[in-house]
Amino acid sequence: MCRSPVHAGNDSRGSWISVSCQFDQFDMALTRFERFQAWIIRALMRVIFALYQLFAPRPSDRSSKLPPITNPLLMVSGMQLAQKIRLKEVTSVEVVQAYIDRIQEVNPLINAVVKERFSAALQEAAQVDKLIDEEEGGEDVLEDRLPLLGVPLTVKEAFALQGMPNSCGLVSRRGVISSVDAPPVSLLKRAGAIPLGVTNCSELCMWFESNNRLYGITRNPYNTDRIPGGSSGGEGSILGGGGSVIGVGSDIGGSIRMPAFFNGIFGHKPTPGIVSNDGQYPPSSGMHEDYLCTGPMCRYAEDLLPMLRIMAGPNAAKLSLSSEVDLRKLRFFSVPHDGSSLLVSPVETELIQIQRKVVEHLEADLGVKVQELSFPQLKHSYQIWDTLMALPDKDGKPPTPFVDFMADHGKKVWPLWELVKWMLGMSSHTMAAIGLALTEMVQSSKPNPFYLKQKEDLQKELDELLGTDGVLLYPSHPQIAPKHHHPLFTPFNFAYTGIFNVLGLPVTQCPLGLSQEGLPLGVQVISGKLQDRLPLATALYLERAFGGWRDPGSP
Ligand SMILES: CCCCCCCC/C=C\CCCCCCCC(N)=O
Repeated sequence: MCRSPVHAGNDSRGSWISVSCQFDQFDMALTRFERFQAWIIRALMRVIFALYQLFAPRPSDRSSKLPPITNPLLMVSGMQLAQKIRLKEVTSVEVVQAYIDRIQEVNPLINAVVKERFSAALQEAAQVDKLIDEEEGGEDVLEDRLPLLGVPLTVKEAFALQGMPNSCGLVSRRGVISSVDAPPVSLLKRAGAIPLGVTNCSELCMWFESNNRLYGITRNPYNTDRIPGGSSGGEGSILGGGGSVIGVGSDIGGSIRMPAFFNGIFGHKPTPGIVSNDGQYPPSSGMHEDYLCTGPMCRYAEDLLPMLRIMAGPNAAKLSLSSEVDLRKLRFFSVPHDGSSLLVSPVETELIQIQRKVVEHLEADLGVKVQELSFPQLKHSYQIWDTLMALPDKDGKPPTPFVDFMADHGKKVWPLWELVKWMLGMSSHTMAAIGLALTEMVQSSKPNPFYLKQKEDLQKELDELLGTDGVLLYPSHPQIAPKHHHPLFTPFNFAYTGIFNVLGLPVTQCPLGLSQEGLPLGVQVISGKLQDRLPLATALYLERAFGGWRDPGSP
């Protein structure tokens, strides 16, 4: 760890060069060949990108903004809606109808909800209103037993939701309908939430743009030419667009946090093992269960903690979520960027600046001292993630190859042939999935000891640093919502989120207002294992200080 103060100027990469720990022992530990490899990959990406820019269709005239939200019911949190419904200030039918109307208004523009269950939801809402009418125990009893009673919910399509498709964007899984609910979905339903439908994701949940050949591409509500992120991009987009208030996502490399960031909402990747990952496709294998996390996504910070408590079931007790958090007593740290990764884009200036504003605000308002740090291991984040993802499970069984999940009813997919088919417009897979399958072909089966050591060292340093009262700020992604398809040329940028999956740390993604172009800004807030209540409390604080989610349709 390097404690030198970091002073970023206009150019974040330039500023990093002035930090004394840039040339550390770890750079030297990379072989010339590895550095050459990284250089080649980056050069190749740039050439392909230049060609793409040359031949890609000109910016479409489809870019559009969403209409502003006019119904005040859409401007309150899920917990407030639940209270209003319990107190009979509004009926669940009215709330559910308001959300259906908004989805119908915005979904043609963003393609986020891929299958709805509106009439079933309205029937369930009517039953809720009847139950409330007949309840004699009072509001407290209902709040205790059914904290989300009557509140609409959306669910990432990769999760089983009874009666809904569960294809994970695979054409070969068209027609797979869930007969049961995934455990976290079931827990939310048992708490009274009413699912409105399922939302789009990337093919096999392994990309940060939500596009597949089954449902098509999902768009960002702040600018439909931009990506909503992935893999829970449908959730991010419909929540950001005001068509949902609470949702369910999953994250093995940033799939809750990237869509939350790009769509200006909140998302929480819990400590692993707290919320069940069962009932989602594809299932975990190898060590993936240790990195995959199911968690809440929502527009209002106050919904995060109750949702997590519900989704965790009995495991919630491990998180002491009811303990009061005094932010003044926490130790805050800020790492402005990864320290010049060879593969990852530099952090955009506006993101560096907003993170600095957070630091200044915390110091001025709470009287805390935020220490700026750098960790040399972070520039290997992608390689660390990739190495750890390939490890076998405790019984020595390696993870299921990605290409096996692409198989069509047992019919093997040959990545190179699939690439040819793709170029001829005949593949049922996305370029991202084919690219991942191709990458898998050239990956070494032996884990690189250098990256294993980097992970161990980073884990030790962060565990010691964060303890039970430390909170770390780190950029959510190096770029503000990129244009569609651009992630194909910056495939390693997800490393900013992915690193915390393999470290097993809880992270809350917090929105921080809009960029000059009107796109969401944000930051990741990280704590030690099982200390989820700290970033959740910080999220509430940052929402008050920076305004939280904004209506993308507001002028
Ligand atoms: C077409 C270019 C493909 C090149 C592939 C380069 C390798 C990149 C490796 C992995 C990308 C994974 C992105 C993970 C996104 C989030 C996953 C998640 N469910 O949390």
